[in-house]
Amino acid sequence: MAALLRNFAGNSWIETGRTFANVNPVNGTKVCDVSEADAATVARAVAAARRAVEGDWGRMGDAERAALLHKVADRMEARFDDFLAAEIADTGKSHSQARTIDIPRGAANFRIFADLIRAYPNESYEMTTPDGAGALNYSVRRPLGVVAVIAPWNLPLLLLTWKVAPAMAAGNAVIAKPSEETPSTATLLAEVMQEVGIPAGAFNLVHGFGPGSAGELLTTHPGVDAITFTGESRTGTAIMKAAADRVKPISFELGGKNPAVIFADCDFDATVEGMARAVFTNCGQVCMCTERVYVERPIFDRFVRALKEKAEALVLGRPEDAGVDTGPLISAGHRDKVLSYFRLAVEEGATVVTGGGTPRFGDDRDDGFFVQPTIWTGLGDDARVCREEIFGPVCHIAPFDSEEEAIARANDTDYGLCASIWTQNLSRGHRVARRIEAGLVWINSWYLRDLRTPFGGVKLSGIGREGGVHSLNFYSEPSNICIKL
Ligand SMILES: NC(=O)c1ccc[n+]([C@@H]2O[C@H](COP(=O)([O-])OP(=O)(O)OC[C@H]3O[C@@H](n4cnc5c(N)ncnc54)[C@H](O)[C@@H]3O)[C@@H](O)[C@H]2O)c1
Ligand SMILES: O=C/C=C/C=C(\O)C(=O)O
Repeated sequence: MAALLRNFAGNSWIETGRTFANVNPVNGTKVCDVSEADAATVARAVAAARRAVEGDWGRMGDAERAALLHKVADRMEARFDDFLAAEIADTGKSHSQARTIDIPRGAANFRIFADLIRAYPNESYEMTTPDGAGALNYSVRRPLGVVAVIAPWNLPLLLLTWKVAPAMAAGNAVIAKPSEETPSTATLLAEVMQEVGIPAGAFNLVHGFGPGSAGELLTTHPGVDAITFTGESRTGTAIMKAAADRVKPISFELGGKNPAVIFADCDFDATVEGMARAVFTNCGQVCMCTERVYVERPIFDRFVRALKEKAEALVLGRPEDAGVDTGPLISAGHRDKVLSYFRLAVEEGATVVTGGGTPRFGDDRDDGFFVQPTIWTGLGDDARVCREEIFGPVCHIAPFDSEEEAIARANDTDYGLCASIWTQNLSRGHRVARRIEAGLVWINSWYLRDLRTPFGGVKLSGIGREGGVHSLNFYSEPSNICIKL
């Protein structure tokens, strides 16, 4: 990776006077410096994006745009190892996860929306009129214009491209702002855009923080037509306020406090395996990770013992080391937040089944941001650690006695992103899933993704749905044309 990551606007690479450090969470060392976008750089990106919408990019037909987006995916695949190294350096996530999930999904996101835009239908309605001649209504779709894409650090390339790809497929020009914690793969993506000949200004990149920096400069800029954001619910509130003045369209994928409901008739071993993934994948830093586990009482003790064994068998370490399951948390700040919840759980009276602290390696990893996989039992549903999103490798497990009770407790939350239900009785699985207040419910699995399906949350977990045609619906707007015949 370059020693300094720069901003990208209108096909120019821009360095400002200010930089910030990109830190490797494995050992706290500096990966590189990053040029922080200032107001002039954001304005330059917005102007370039506007020119693209009104110019070559905006005039391009769907087929040509789709072909270019396939080239983006091809080039990402050709530079797979660069993307892999960059994502790992920024996040410390395991090689095996980045290789099988993060980087392939980056390319896949471009392919699916390139294909979908070519098959995206318009509506048409014939109507009768008093004179008997009738009228014909049909809709045409237009892009929103200049779209700001603001992304988090947990699945950096996957979540940025999940929005950039459909926005561009629908003909918008994009200004992407990756998280300040994970600027590298977004910068590679800008290089790829340039390498495959995406017209100037169709993709722009600004680096920086949220408040008082690139994030806020972008969301408050009057030239930005729409904002799509993934991140914390609190940040969603701030962005919604920024968007309110000009009633800009927003699409939000926010936090979660996701439940799992495990019935005594589940396939026990598969459930334990699935829950180990659901709780500990990416060190618990996936918005869909499970932090509340409800287990039917007859198998409660056995389940707690089995998940404890799984947690204690997880290998923490460097991304490139063979057999490593889990890397560190993203930053010292986030580690401190997660550790504060570890302390709070004890103050609230939790039984610590396993973990609850930081591991010791005896080498440079002790300067990194690792925490132990952690399981608690013994708390009521009103404990703060059972209500607030922690975003670490941790869950609380509670017993339940009836289906009604499990549904009520699963729904007793301010969030509503996802849930999983584990039972071999599929009628019950469906019956319970139907009543869970969440945008996504998995039965006997977790994070199994078909990119055509609606994706998003209810309550504090978000606004709107993306995925497949839902993304294209957000990133374009229909105009109805009515012809009196
Ligand atoms: N629902 C989902 O699909 C989904 C997916 C991934 C992560 N998340 C959530 O994201 C959170 C973790 O990510 P994070 O810590 O990077 O989130 P965050 O909200 O702190 O930051 C996300 C992005 O917003 C920017 N930002 C922060 N404040 C801003 C402001 N006032 N104006 C404009 N931009 C601003 C940041 O710089 C970053 O790029 C968790 O809550 C997690 O649940 C949700
Ligand atoms: O951390 C949140 C993960 C979100 C995942 C997706 O948006 C996806 O798989 O498309």
